[in-house]
Amino acid sequence: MSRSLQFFTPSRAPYFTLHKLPSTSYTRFPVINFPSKKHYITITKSLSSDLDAASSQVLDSGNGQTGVSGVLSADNVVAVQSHAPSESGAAAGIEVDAVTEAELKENGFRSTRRTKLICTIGPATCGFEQLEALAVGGMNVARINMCHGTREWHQMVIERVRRLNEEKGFAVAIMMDTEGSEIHMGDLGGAASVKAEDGEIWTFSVRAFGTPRPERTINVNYDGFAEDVKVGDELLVDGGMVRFEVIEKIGPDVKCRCTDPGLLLPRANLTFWRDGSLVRERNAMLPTISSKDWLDIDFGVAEGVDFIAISFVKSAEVINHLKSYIAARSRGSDIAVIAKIESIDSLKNLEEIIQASDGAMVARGDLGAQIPLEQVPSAQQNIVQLCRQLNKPVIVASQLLESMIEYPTPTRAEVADVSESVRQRADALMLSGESAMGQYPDKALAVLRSVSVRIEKWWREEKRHEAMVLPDVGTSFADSISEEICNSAAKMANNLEVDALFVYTKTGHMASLLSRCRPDCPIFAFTTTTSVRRRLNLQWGLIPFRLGFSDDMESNLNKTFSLLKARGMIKSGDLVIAVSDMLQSIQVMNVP
Ligand SMILES: Nc1ncnc2c1ncn2[C@@H]1O[C@H](COP(=O)(O)OP(=O)(O)O)[C@@H](O)[C@H]1O
Ligand SMILES: C=C(OP(=O)(O)O)C(=O)O
Ligand SMILES: [K+]
Ligand SMILES: [Mg+2]
Repeated sequence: MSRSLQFFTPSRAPYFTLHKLPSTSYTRFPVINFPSKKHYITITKSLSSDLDAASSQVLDSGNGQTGVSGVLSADNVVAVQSHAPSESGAAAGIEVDAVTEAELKENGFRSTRRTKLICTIGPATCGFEQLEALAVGGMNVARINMCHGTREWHQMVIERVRRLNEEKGFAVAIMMDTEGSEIHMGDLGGAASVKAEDGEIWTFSVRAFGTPRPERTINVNYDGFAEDVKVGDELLVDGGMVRFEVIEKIGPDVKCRCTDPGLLLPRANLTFWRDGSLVRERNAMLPTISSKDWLDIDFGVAEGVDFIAISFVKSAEVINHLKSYIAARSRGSDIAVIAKIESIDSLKNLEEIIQASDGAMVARGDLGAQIPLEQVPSAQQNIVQLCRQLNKPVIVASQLLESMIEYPTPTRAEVADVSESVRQRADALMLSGESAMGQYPDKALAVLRSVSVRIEKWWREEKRHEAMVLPDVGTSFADSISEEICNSAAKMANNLEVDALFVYTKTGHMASLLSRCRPDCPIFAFTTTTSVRRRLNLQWGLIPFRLGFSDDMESNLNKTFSLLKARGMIKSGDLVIAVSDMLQSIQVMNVP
């Protein structure tokens, strides 16, 4: 027989009634949604002594997920009161993801991984258990590439990641990556791949071919294709994995001879070259955000994804436009915009693009098809450094462990490439095909994890404090104060060899300023909202926690110490430096 829980809230008289508690046994009910935003809930009255235990597990929330969790028996009837955050000095609870917590307890916080990991989700990893295995393996962000898959599929993946977070205590953020207006082939009528042999003549055309697709024909998504290419041009598939020479144009059809044989994959990217340089004719005029991308962006906003990565960014303008578009539609739940640096134009306008964005991705796949391959490593280093200088998170992406799509161990060269990105102190590394459609997604993730941890440790042991001087980024006096505080706190943390930096930050800004300094110790970032916490997942060295806190640092610290100690995440005597964006100070102390 079900009993009812009665909720009382001062602002919405008189009662909310929830019929729950199905059995007579003890039940742990997850989160009961409360109708009013930005209210904290405390159990004020119960008819059972069990509720003392429950009241200590009351959750707070800033994003409408307000609710209460606890252990209740079916006989309980409780009154629950909601009140504004300011009144709830003791809003209990702290949220950290299950993987970090386990890692902290096991290895101590000195050896936690600082480099964040992103996995592209695809057919190899879209199952609930497969996603869980990636989360357990350290995936901080799940990426969905809108070039592939259906709307229903993307929705399913988002739903599963969310469920995983809720049910299993992970905090995996979601990144949506737009298709962009690149020129690419069609989907090969369902075939996984087709082989192009040396000397074969293939037809590339905007014509949609019927099924079965006639032999040696490829549909191209760009209407101006036949007009833009010239006989003699070189046509590169996926930046050179397969090459063709244009030999004849007949109306919409472009006949090409294969000069470098290889496998053609569905929707592979196409570029064409003339006299050794990339041809940019009318295709250079294609909008960065296509009409399909806008629909995908609307979908991402409606789903509340954490990051939107924009393909083939050419200028800061498009980023600014998108940011205002999102701001007008997403009601405060900030979505970070990541600029993918993968075209010649994006390199030309690099600084203004990064300045306008919330982060950048070195998208080496397409970048390597637009500039000579040997220029990619220096471009990567420039982008990583510039992002750090401008205080924007940066992701290194594509082909990090490409051979692991097929093989269970990486090549030595791949390990060296991953190491180099970690050594450059990029915020995050990304898997693409390795996790989307490879045979060993978990192993690939494990390689990223172990190489990151090893190189980070080596760097600390060797005391490789780089000489890079970080330029000022603050635009107001208050910002400059925060920046000075973070620079000094990070330096003190290194010199005093403290165990952790604590930062109490509402917007996440102070946390990113600390992360930018790449200190030797991990940074515990306490923030009040779930969305900020998930976003901080992308940034180097940050361990994001969600915690209700006040303007009183003394009580925040005491509360944090006792909560973390109770969970075995810190211990008495640990040396900590704390900063906050409410009180502009640096505190150094031992955990009592
Ligand atoms: N949602 C998906 N559905 C099917 N295949 C996917 C999906 N996402 C990625 N893939 C596969 O993984 C490969 C690598 O992913 P990614 O690097 O993101 O895309 P691309 O190769 O198009 O740049 C893709 O070429 C595609 O074969
Ligand atoms: C990450 C990249 O973009 P996409 O996988 O969407 O082509 C890239 O080109 O490296
Ligand atoms: K994409
Ligand atoms: Mg790309």
